[in-house]
Amino acid sequence: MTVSVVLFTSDLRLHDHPPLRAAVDAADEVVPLFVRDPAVDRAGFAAPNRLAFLADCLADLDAGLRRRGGRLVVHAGDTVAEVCGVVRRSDADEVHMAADHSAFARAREERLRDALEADGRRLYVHDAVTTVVPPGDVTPQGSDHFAVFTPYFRRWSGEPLRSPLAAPRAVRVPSGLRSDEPPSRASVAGVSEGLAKGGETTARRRLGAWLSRHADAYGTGHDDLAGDTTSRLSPYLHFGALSATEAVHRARARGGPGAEAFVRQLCWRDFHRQMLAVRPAIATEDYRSRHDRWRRGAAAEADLRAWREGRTGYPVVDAALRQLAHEGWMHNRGRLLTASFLTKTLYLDWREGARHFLSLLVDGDLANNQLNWQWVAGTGADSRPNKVLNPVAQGRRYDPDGAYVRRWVPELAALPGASVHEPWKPKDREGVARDYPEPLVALAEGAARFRHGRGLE
Ligand SMILES: Cc1cc2nc3c(=O)[nH]c(=O)nc-3n(C[C@H](O)[C@H](O)[C@H](O)COP(=O)(O)OP(=O)(O)OC[C@H]3O[C@@H](n4cnc5c(N)ncnc54)[C@H](O)[C@@H]3O)c2cc1C
Repeated sequence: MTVSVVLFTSDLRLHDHPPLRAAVDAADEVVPLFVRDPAVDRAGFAAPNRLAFLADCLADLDAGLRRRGGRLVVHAGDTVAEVCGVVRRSDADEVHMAADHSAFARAREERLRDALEADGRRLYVHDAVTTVVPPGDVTPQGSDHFAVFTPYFRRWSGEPLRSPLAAPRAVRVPSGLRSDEPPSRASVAGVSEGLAKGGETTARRRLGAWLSRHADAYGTGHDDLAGDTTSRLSPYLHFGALSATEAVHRARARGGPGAEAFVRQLCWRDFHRQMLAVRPAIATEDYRSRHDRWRRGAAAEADLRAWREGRTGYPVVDAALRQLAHEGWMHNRGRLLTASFLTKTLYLDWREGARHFLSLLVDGDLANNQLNWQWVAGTGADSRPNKVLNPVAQGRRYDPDGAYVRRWVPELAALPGASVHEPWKPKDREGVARDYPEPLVALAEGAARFRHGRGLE
């Protein structure tokens, strides 16, 4: 009887899973293993919303395996020690896992390979599981990564795409293997009230429903804050409950400008990963320093606190930050304008905003979060680093009826239409609840402070 192990990490699914397929093909029995490694938490993973979503994903994975005659084996501890223990106890010959490209993941992979080889076993690492195009597969002449999105997207689009794999029909798991209790959502404290349900089943249903209902209008409707018709697939992609490769295939099969625009967005994931893979330091350091002199001190701290709480006095900024607190997710337009407001209007360090996002976002991801923050702050790959988004104009444009603001900022619910974006205008603040704050800073003053701090004048 031959045995192989599949180590699940950020790929919590059964469909389109090359390591699982290889393990099933290679051996009579397979151990589907997930390790809850405290080092992953220490590396910044352990936010309640992500832990709760992870619990859902693991429960769904286990249920899917059970329907195929198997089960998920869960261990808590150091990944390398736990995998080696399972390999020895099940006398497995090989371990299959997905490639991941963060510094943490690469170090883990190396340690695991060394430990397994020392024991006469083999580690197989499968590419294009967590990304569509693996980092480093396409590079521009003379550099190890693309620093500009459009040429990257052109090359990425021309890369051959593997066909998605069906989920295995049956998975035979050796008997007698011990498993720890998988984490449960109910045991996680501090979860956002409106957090989405995790798991592959929900992810696949959501992809299908979104492609048939909203894909066609995505090109024009993706910035509509109140309409809220983007796919909301980011957490499922982050945990690998959905394969990005399969999403690309299905969107291309659907066709049309909306589906094409969606594929372009999926490419951003790979773009950021190929940057972080070769420049791991940019998770915390400027990709391109602008020699900022970010504000510090008591007033800066107070502004940061007001921003986190969604009490800046700029309604659309506050609405988006309250959506984040309530759902553990924020619309992309909200992310752009709240990040611009923090870094350019309040002139506070992007790392502070990125930290707050990571503490709440269910899709919170080192590459996507830090590099999007850098993009908005102007220290990243954006070619217009000093562009400032005006929160009033943004509100009027992307929430023209004010419905998004009224949904999240009840203090302004009595203000009609787009007037909600300028609550300082009604005489005697009529219709504005007394505890809604005045703007933290006038926009012109904020802009001047930013230009001065960045040495633009
Ligand atoms: C400051 C800031 C921080 C962000 N932090 C994260 C993060 O931690 N994790 C994360 O997944 N996304 C992040 N994003 C990107 C983007 O906002 C979300 O991916 C998107 O809002 C998720 O919603 P959706 O699934 O409905 O997206 P859709 O519009 O339906 O897009 C489909 C998919 O494409 C990918 N995608 C779309 N836009 C981007 C982008 N700009 N960068 C990378 N991938 C993208 C996502 O996987 C998304 O699920 C951030 C953006 C900004 C401006």
